[in-house]
Amino acid sequence: MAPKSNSKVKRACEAMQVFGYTEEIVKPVLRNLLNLYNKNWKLIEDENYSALLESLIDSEESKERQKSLLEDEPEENEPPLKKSRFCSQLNHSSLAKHDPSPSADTCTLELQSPSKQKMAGFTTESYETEDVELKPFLLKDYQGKGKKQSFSESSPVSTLPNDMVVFSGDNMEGPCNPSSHLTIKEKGDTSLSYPALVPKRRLRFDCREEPNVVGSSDASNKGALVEYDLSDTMPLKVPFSDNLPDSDVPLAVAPSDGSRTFERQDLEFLNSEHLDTEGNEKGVTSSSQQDIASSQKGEVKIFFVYKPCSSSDFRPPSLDAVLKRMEGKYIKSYRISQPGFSLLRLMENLCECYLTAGTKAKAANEPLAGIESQKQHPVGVRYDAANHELHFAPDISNGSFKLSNLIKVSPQIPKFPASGNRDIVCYMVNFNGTKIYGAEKDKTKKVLKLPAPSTMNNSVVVQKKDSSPGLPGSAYYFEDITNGQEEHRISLINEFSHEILHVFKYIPKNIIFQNAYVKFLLARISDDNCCSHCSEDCLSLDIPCACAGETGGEFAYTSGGLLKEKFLENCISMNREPQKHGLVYCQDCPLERSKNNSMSGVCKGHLVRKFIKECWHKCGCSRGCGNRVVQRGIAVSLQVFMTAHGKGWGLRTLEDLSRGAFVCEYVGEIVTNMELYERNTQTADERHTYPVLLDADWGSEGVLKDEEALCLDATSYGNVARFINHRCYDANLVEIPVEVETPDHHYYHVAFFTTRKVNALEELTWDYGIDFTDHSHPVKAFKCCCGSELCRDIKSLKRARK
Ligand SMILES: C[S@@+](CC[C@H](N)C(=O)[O-])C[C@H]1O[C@@H](n2cnc3c(N)ncnc32)[C@H](O)[C@@H]1O
Repeated sequence: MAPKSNSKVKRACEAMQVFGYTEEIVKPVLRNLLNLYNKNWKLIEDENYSALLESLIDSEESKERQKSLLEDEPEENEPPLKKSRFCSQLNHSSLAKHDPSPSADTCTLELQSPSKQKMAGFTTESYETEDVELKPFLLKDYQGKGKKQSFSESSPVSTLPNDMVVFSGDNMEGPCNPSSHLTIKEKGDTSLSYPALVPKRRLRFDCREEPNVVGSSDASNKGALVEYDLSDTMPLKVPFSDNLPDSDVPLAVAPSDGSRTFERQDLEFLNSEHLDTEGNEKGVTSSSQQDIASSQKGEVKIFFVYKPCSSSDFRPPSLDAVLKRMEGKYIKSYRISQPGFSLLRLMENLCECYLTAGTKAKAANEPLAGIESQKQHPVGVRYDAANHELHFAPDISNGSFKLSNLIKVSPQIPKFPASGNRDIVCYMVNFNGTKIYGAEKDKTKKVLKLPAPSTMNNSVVVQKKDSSPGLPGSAYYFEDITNGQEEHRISLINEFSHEILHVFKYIPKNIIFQNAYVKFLLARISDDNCCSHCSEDCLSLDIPCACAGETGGEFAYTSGGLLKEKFLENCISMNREPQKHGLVYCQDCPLERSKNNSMSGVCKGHLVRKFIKECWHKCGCSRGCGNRVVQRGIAVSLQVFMTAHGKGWGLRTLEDLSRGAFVCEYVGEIVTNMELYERNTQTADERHTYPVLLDADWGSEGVLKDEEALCLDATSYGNVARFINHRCYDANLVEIPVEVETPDHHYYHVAFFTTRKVNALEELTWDYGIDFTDHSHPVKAFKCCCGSELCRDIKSLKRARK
């Protein structure tokens, strides 16, 4: 067995060598860890020796701290800080003074550091454990690796937070549940309570030299050494004494309006004795607060608060130095390889999250004033048809809609079916959940029909300011139809009718259905087709690189990410006045071929469109290059809404958009025209269809094979663009073909850009380019309700004039 374990040691040392730790440093730490983990190599080898690496880092830090402790050895009779802190927690007068020889009446827990400095209670330091035989200490209701350890009621307790607890021996390692209790007892006395938590530290009880430790009836537990790994815990409500070591600098999150969100007593030196009448810390100068990060508008801040007067040698370090130290540690221990990793950014994000979560939490506790506030407080509803039960989640704004969080409200479901045959499409729960409404849709149907579970999962109801007829003060609302797949959430709202969203699968990128021939081959991208020698941002080059070739040697985008005027103007004109630009006619049109069962029909002509070509993987520029816009995805705030004038769902912007701004790409299944035609004939009664032909370059080639004549169908799989309605002639969006992955123009991206400045809440529209008299067009003919003065649907115009 020995050689096997030797080779394990060797491998561990080699793994640590990468991080600059020599064998001499690694071995003692490894020995400790083996002791601690009861020689369980798996725990040490897991995640590429991360436990070992962390121990090494801790050990280094601990050595440094001990060094400075030794230099600062306290006076003989001076009570050690940690001891008195512990004692004040226990409210145990006999511990108020340090007594090196504990009696039967005194607290029985002792700490032993390598410096042999005795301190009763606990420490937030990490201590060497070399040559110590570790034994399990007692834990009440401790659950480790599925095993439950119970101890007698007589065991005194101390609460631990939801945390990791590392014990040696007897299967005692694993997560500790929030109600786990540490069993520590004063001899002959009652329970002790000291849930002292300090983040990212180890807490260790050393009872080796204490005869009075009562852990269990088993005397062998006397003198045990117990270690808690308190990583990632927050400082909790602990009545700390003011004898806090100066190095314990708590981190606090607070709204910057001055009202602190943490409870002051939670921070040891901010408890009442330390506050003056105005609630400020007594004797704490302004220098005791050091800002770290804040939310964008400064509503929430993270800062260090320290006690400048408590130690003469504590000098607040520069924030840079602290961050550098932390970043170094984190990059090492968590193997963060992202070059741009920034702890500061992480903190800023933390502030933003704090703000968002706080805002939502507040909204959840307030009665609804109107739709605005409700938007931040969507209610999740789920109907269990089998049991005729209704469940709701009071707030799913954080995106979680777990069944376990739902509240069952079945007794309150009204008896809808009693008054006739109704089709309940959605239940609605008002804000406080006391009233529930059923929305009815089709009274002719006999079955109680509910939306498909995938629709119901995050279907929610919001209260409106003005109630609309039929829907008592409510609207149908989805928090995010993308299911988190886009950078920004895209909500959906219906304030006008009972219509709910038909099931479709949201996909952020095109996917091939079956027969379409789409191949992204790096080998097909020639040097003329990419800019492998570029770096950073191609738009900043004096002479545009090869990627501008497609657009006549000039990039299509401005440095501000908008389309250049000339290019945009040309694309708009091509859409509005196709005759001016001339159509090309296929010898053997794939579109006609698909309609006529492989027999060629007469081509109706296709526009030869201008392509944008974006830089891609083979290019040398960065992801932030200005010639990469569409591939970065949706960057504006959008909402799907029920239109008022019979067009069904539509898409609107929630922010002002400049002319030439990219909105979104049309995403769907990549299908051949044959496949599309088959689909359309099979689903003839579908009200809405969502195909877009990829015919921008059909004219430039000879006869296209079926698998090369493609289109995008967003009927079952699609993104938000499937909700963009048609407007004749003066639509505010224009579609432009974009080449990204392949120079082969059979497949390309269809991107929408604004044709003019669009105001927030305006509907976004696009001219489908359909001929309303052509009933064989893939987009099924509809009565146009675009409302444009230039509407091409003559019948619609006539209807409107009547
Ligand atoms: C791509 S979808 C647009 C989203 C669709 N309104 C919905 O509710 O899902 C195209 C369908 O929307 C409807 N539509 C789009 N523009 C319209 C318009 N101007 N007038 C009437 N219906 C329109 C037609 O039924 C068309 O087939």
